[in-house]
Amino acid sequence: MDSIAILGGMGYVGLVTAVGLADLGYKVISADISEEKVFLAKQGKFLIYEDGLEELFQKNKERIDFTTDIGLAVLDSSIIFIAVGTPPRNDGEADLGQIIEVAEIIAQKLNEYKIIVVKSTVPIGTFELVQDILKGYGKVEGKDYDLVFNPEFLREGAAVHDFLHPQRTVIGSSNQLAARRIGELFNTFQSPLIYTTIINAQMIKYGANAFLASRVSFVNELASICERVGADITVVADVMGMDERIGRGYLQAGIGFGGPCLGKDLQALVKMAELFDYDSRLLKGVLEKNIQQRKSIVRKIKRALNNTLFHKKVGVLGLAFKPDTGDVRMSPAIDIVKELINSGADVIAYDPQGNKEAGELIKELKLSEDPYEIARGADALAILTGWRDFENLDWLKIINNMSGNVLVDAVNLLSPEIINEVGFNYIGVGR
Ligand SMILES: NC(=O)c1ccc[n+]([C@@H]2O[C@H](COP(=O)([O-])OP(=O)(O)OC[C@H]3O[C@@H](n4cnc5c(N)ncnc54)[C@H](O)[C@@H]3O)[C@@H](O)[C@H]2O)c1
Ligand SMILES: O=c1ccn([C@@H]2O[C@H](COP(=O)(O)OP(=O)(O)O[C@H]3O[C@H](CO)[C@@H](O)[C@H](O)[C@H]3O)[C@@H](O)[C@H]2O)c(=O)[nH]1
Repeated sequence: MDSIAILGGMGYVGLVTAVGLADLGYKVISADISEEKVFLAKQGKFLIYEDGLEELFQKNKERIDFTTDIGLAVLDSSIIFIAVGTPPRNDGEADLGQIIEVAEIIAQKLNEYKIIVVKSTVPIGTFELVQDILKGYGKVEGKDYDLVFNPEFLREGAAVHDFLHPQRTVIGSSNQLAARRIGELFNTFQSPLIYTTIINAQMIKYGANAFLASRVSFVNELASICERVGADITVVADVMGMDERIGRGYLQAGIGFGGPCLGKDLQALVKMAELFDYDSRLLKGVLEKNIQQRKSIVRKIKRALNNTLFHKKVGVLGLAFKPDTGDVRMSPAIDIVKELINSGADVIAYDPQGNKEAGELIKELKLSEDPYEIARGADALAILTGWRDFENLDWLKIINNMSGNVLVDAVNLLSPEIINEVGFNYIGVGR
């Protein structure tokens, strides 16, 4: 049986892939440069929060090893998955630094034929870069290694579920045999297994994320129009979504898309298009609308506080980029909180999972572990992440603790009727 190395094995994708492949019965070695994450993982502790991850790990732990020795993981495996980060550079292009680092180690340590599977989201040209690195160490494609692209479609917060129940598995490769061997790893899944070229697989991944992002900006554009004409976007989107050709998914208006993927991948796609001489004005508009959406939330809070944020006390509920995750990377909430603080507001925030990470990003941010505490003396409250638990807060107790009555619900979580009845001045998005 194949033994599998996962490089970047402590990240969201790497760890879920490691635990998921172990659950499929494979022996996995999860290798990561982060000593802290590996040290904790060896004790069964993970820095990321994913529903069902710890249970799945406990069930399969005898098949998973953790190490910081990337070279050893390469030597000990027949299939190497690369799941390192591809964060955005300042100009929006994908930073391939981590990919290059692991490709160098693979090239140095490759001792027999292995299949190298890239799971990270990587732009056109990346596979040529990896081939060049391997060639530089005398490694010959087809003899010493083959390359496969197996893009990942999991969502944070539902990562374990999405790994175990994919809607499709995409395998891109120029080598049929290598592609089939990777496809076989996943052949117990009921969903379609798609074999295609690496370039098609790359465009499938970027296309999927760009489409999801476009839907979100589209519904936020409609919400802006709804606000002005006096319509309710939640009703409009519900009924639009009844058309099977449209569907209801990704039509939740609010704060805009965030997180480490949609914005980053959309920017990378726009840049990639430019490199191939195409100016994608449509996709640039999607990004622009998303930035405007964050700004519009700050404007709503300011307007409700007589047009000034200076010395106003604002309580913030939610910092993660979406509910069910503690991830605050590229979270709209983080940008909004920074803008509030820069405008002189006194901000105190609570997130059920994201407090620690947010505190590392914004040093001057006051945090509380108690949602009622952040309301004390507040002129306004802002809901910036749609955690379901917030719906069940005692809103009467909250308003009684506040000095003002403004509630900006940037994610359209609450019912305006119920909240206004409690005495709030409820302000949502597009309603
Ligand atoms: N997060 C998601 O929901 C998601 C979903 C689908 C695809 N992706 C893509 O998957 C890739 C990984 O994303 P992520 O969110 O898991 O990133 P992440 O930042 O959570 O994880 C990356 C891991 O790689 C490790 N690493 C960095 N350099 C390394 C090196 N030289 N050797 C070994 N390990 C190294 C880091 O310590 C980290 O643990 C990205 O390309 C991303 O676009 C992410
Ligand atoms: O109707 C919606 C749906 C989503 N969002 C926001 O859009 C962002 C992305 O949400 P989601 O897609 O659930 O999160 P991710 O975990 O970033 O997953 C996306 O990015 C991953 C990384 O590439 C892909 O693997 C997934 O398929 C893709 O859904 C979040 O800020 C959401 O709050 C909205 O504002 N309105």
